[in-house]
Amino acid sequence: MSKYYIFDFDSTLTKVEALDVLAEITLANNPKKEEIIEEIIKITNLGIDGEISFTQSLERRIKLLNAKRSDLDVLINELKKRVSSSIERNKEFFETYSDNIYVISAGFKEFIVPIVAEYNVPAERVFANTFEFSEEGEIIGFDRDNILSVHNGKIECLQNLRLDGEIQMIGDGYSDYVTKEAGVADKFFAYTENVEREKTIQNADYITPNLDEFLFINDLPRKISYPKNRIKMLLLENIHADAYEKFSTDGFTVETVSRSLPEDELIEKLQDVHVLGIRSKTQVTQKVIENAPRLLAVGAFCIGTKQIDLEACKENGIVVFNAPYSNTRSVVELAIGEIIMLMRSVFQRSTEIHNGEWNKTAQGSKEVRGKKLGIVGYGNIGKQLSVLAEALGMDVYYYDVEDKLALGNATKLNSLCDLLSISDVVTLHVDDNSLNKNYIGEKEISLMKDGAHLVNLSRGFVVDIPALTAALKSGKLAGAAVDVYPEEPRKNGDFYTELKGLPNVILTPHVGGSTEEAQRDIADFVPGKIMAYINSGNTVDAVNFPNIRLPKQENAHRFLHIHKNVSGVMANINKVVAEYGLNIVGQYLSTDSKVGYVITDVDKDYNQDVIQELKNVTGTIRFRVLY
Ligand SMILES: O=C(O)CC[C@@H](O)C(=O)O
Repeated sequence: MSKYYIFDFDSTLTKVEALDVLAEITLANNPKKEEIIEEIIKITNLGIDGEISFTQSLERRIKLLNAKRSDLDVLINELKKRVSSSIERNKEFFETYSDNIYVISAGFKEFIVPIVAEYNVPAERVFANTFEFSEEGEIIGFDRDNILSVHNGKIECLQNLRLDGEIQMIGDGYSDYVTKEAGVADKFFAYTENVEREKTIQNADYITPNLDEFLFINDLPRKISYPKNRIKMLLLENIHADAYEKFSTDGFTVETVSRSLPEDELIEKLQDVHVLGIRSKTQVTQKVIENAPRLLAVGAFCIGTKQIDLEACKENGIVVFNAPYSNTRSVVELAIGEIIMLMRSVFQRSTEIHNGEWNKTAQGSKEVRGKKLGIVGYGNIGKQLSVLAEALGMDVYYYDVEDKLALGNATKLNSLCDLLSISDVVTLHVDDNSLNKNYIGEKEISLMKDGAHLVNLSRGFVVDIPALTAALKSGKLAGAAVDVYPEEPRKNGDFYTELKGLPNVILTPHVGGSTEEAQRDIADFVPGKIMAYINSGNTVDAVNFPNIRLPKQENAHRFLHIHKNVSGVMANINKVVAEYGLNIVGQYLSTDSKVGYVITDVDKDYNQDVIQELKNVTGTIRFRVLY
């Protein structure tokens, strides 16, 4: 049986309501523009939702529009730029199924015909209203004999067409779903790429967030083999809203949870999740990984990745990304601020006043100028701090396990011991490697100068807290700033540390990187990497995976194959590809000691059975087809 695909125009084929755009054009210089546009939108929606008769809505809007024939050219150019994204990328469907596609709209042929002509829909398959013009070329009305100018006109229009086959109606509003109710359409697809109307959704057989999904469920030719709305992302721990925005704008389905989840809850939630976004609190353990059947990628929206079992991820073909730079400036600024606050005992003086005490004194209060700053860990944060601290007049020394080039006039020291014994302030910027546990303990503190200060904005387990507490109590150290703790709560609420109540100790709840700027930057960086992987297979900057930067590929299918790095896998992949007569237009391979990641771009058409064969290649961990 033939199938007919009947498309609505406004807010379905295009992102907008054309008459709203026409209003923007004609009212450009009208001082009452905003008011009139608001009124037009209100009238449009009343019509779409069936609250007022369609003829009424049309009449009222045309009057308010005050448009001329020449405005229509501008409108057409504008609409060409605002075709719905998924319609635009699936031109092939419109070309192949041209004879079965109709556009039935209560809009106007004058602008619909030129737009859909580019999608191979000829004027004779466009059913819509036509304008009435005055001799001077002003739009003064519309053809009232046209069935589409009256309420429920689409029903009669479809009836008159007498199409013999299954009729699928795709649209976003009332006039579309009533065709199914009236029995003239067999299925109604609520198209929600541009607007989501409650009544439309309630009356739909299917909700289709874009054309990709429509083509997928109907197994029709499409640009994207697996619609993005079927790819589910779960963002935990209050990740900045921009990340949600980015992913959903690209078509993914996104859920957010403001806290981190314990193991069991996380596993339960992950059952249908493809991408997980976390910050520092969520533990992505081996058990989590092994029980997340669909997980393709994990995004750490922070620097640290210690909370993720990277090896387990790799062995299960899950690619991990992080944000190694985005919050570094924020950490540096806090470190600088705290160094000054500590050396001036500012928090102590402030607390005294809060407690009703005036204690004006210069004792133990020092300038940072000329003091020795010892930076432990000269990475992205340590280096920036080095430059800023020098600008404040500090003498900067650093120690790193790697051989790092000194910036400015900083002095490299060859041992931690040298650095501890020379510094007035020691600041820790080591990574989250578990070998750094209790890196600064009783012995190291004893090597520090009497009256020195310690700053820890790295990881809680790096400092032995009882040893630090003792040193502060005894006066060995004059103060400390601590942002990170060996045990941190999963969500905001009660918290206890031995350091509580000690004078000249600044305590903050792991907020070194928590600035609006850093979180926004992370929410730009990490989704960018994740989408580059999901959409095209790129693993550039992946933390646990062979890195590959892939060229863009047009008119080809891309097979992503993650396998155990054992001999013979590549040969077997290529054997299958050859057996199915596929022409490889590009192949890229990167391996590390455990996994191999091979991307094969093949010519357009291929027998679907090849996919199963490739999945069956011994050693395969994951296989995915893109476009
Ligand atoms: O924002 C966080 O949760 C952690 C920030 C910081 O520790 C990091 O790893 O970047």
